[in-house]
Amino acid sequence: MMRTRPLKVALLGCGVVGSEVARIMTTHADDLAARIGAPVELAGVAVRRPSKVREGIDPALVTTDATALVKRGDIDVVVEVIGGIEPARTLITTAFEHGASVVSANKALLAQDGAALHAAAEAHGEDLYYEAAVAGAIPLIRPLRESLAGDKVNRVLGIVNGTTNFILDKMDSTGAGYQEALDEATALGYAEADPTADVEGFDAAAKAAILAGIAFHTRVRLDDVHREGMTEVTAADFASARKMGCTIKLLAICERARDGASVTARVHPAMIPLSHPLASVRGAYNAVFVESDASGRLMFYGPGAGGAPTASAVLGDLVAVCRNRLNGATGPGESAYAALPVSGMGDVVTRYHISLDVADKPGVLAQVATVFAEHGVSIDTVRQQGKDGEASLVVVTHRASDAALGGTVEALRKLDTVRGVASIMRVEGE
Ligand SMILES: NC(=O)C1=CN([C@@H]2O[C@H](COP(=O)(O)OP(=O)(O)OC[C@H]3O[C@@H](n4cnc5c(N)ncnc54)[C@H](O)[C@@H]3O)[C@@H](O)[C@H]2O)C=CC1
Ligand SMILES: N[C@@H](CC=O)C(=O)O
Ligand code: NA
Repeated sequence: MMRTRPLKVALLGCGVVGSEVARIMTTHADDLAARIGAPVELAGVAVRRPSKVREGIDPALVTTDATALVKRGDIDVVVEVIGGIEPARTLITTAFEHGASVVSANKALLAQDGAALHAAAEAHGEDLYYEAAVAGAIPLIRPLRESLAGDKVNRVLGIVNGTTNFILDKMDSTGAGYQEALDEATALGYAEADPTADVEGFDAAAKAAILAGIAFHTRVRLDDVHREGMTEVTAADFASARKMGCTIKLLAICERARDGASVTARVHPAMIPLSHPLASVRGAYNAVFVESDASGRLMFYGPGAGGAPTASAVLGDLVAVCRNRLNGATGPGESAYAALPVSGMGDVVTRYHISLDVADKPGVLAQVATVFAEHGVSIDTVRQQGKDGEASLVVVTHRASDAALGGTVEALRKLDTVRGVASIMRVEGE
């Protein structure tokens, strides 16, 4: 039966995502009410610039005082789409203290303070949902938290940042320059307020921390995630990748160690074979593989950024939280009982593509091969191209630990015949 008294929603932030949340809440009001069992009312919208015209939003609802809005006491759900650490963190905890549940899209905040926010939600008997924080519209948090709660997840690997995928795709497929592609991604509403978060891998690292925590039932913070951005990926890297039948993607990879005693989480550009499904993820789309004991390999794919796709995930959470509220219940909270240590990058085992500038003279290849052998790194293929007494040597390794590869590269740099290490890139997805 439909409850007539509406559930009241406070929207914090009315930018790319917030404006779409407000639009869908209005246009789909009847369906949302039917699905929830009560009408949902937009009771207030906190903004920074009140004079801006916001189509479809009653100006009487607009306020610049987000704190007063979350303290009102009659708000059922606060939707936080401001972003950043403060004032978002204080607003969320204040919301819990004043009897509201929270839906957030804020991966930066959740990766940094997720444990404390979950504790605050639990202490006040409120929900904290954040499907939009990872991979935009793609249902990923809820499948990991709920559908796979009976399985044992061993690996989560994928593309979780739309902006960088958009840029890399443009660079690869059209030869577009980095800045031109970034400007387009920003104009399309994919990039973070400060796009450094995207291109330097902070956004993907925050998502990796959230995914690893939920997948492995442990706590992983942003600082635990090894992070390399994509700003140093060049046209030459794409050309090398193509010669190997690969492309380059910025990947987030969270793995349980073979002995199950620790986990790793990392974000970095990597070569992947063109035959791998991740190679065909274009534009701002995301795709994530989840590998579990019983389920085997699952793939999640869809729009990873943009106002409407992200709002879809926010609205899904809003419906879930409202349903919980009507049932006098809360959804699953944080599950961190496994308390697994997070290992450093040295323990990660993968393949490497190394491009060296070397002297083009007899014995160099043997010298280089010896250094690899001395560090226990087995070579898969070597390609050499000579020009005017200099040569470029491309070595692709079999699987080796990052520590062994690091030692190899350090020793290579000391060889007189090695003029420089032009690039090192991991090779994934084989
Ligand atoms: N744009 C996207 O594709 C996605 C964004 N997200 C996340 O969603 C959140 C919002 O992102 P966008 O909408 O893209 O950012 P945005 O910058 O377009 O919108 C944020 C809005 O919050 C407002 N704001 C800032 N401080 C405020 C305050 N104290 N009180 C009231 N309003 C305030 C800003 O004026 C701005 O309009 C961020 O956490 C972001 O990481 C998550 C997934 C995808
Ligand atoms: N800036 C982010 C937005 C979604 O999370 C991205 O590009 O993926
Ligand atoms: Na999602």
